[in-house]
Amino acid sequence: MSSQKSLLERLVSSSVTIANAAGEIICDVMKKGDLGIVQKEHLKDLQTEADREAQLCIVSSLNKYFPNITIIGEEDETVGSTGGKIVDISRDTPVNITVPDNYCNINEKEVVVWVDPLDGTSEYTQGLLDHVTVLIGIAVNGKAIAGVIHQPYFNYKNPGNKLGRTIWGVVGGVVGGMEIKSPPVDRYIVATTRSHASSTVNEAISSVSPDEVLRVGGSGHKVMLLLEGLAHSYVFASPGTKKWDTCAPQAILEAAGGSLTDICGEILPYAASAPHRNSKGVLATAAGQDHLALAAKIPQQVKDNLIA
Ligand SMILES: Nc1ncnc2c1ncn2[C@@H]1O[C@H](COP(=O)(O)O)[C@@H](O)[C@H]1OP(=O)(O)O
Ligand SMILES: [Mg+2]
Ligand SMILES: [Mg+2]
Ligand SMILES: [Mg+2]
Repeated sequence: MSSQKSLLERLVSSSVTIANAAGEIICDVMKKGDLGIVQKEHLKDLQTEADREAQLCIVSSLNKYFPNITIIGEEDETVGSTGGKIVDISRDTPVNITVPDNYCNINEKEVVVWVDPLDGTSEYTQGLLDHVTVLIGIAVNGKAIAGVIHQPYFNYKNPGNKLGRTIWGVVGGVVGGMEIKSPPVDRYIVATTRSHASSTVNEAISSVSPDEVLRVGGSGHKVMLLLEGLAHSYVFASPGTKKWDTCAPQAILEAAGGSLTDICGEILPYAASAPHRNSKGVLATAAGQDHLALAAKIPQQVKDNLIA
């Protein structure tokens, strides 16, 4: 490890602070009560004032402090984004980050940051606030190498405890902001979508013979369940998610010893030129689970449906 702060260390640390600020925006919009909902590509694809304002803040702030990185955000991909409130990155106590030696000399031009300012928008509009996360994923050479997941409403059902928390991790380093737990050994729990189910999604879940299925919103939230030991796998045999949904969760899950791929078990590409859509679905497993054995259980016709 080098004693001087590397670009990746500064980027992850800044992203933690910026994600915290985005979470405050999300809570403020909810408090005001006017969510400003608009429909995007289809009935279940919504955007709120919180998605817009949080993205503007994240992208403007990252652009200001790291002007040569490539940023791809979910909301209005063309936005040059300098108009948002710039977060003071010295406002929070810096977090401890372990960066492996092979990531110590990355330069800004190699970095692609995938931003989902509010993952779980449907659930946010329905008051399922603990499904909401802010996702900032960092990729180099097409690989998800680091990420930040902020849960603005963590603990909101336990008033008196600190509201919100932020998790960060670098692949090959460690995960900070939470204690990683193992799922139970006597039963098999699968997490999947609550708002984008289909017969193919359900067929894939049946094929892995779960004892329990948790139907919850958000990619960030489902990966958090794996990190907390509340589920063994996240199975989503549908093309709905995009690279900003999976980049940060994948990096943190891999840092914790887990895996996230498409439903066939193949790696997801995160270069700036990669397709945004995860057309072959998502399969994620907690540390200690046999990821490829799980991928092999998904029926071929389910995989073929997605590839077609
Ligand atoms: N069909 C879809 N259209 C748009 N976004 C989708 C779709 N399916 C999944 N997503 C995105 O992936 C996340 C995880 O999906 P699910 O909750 O269904 O498991 C959703 O919260 C949503 O992200 P977002 O809320 O950021 O728009
Ligand atoms: Mg969305
Ligand atoms: Mg999302
Ligand atoms: Mg989103």
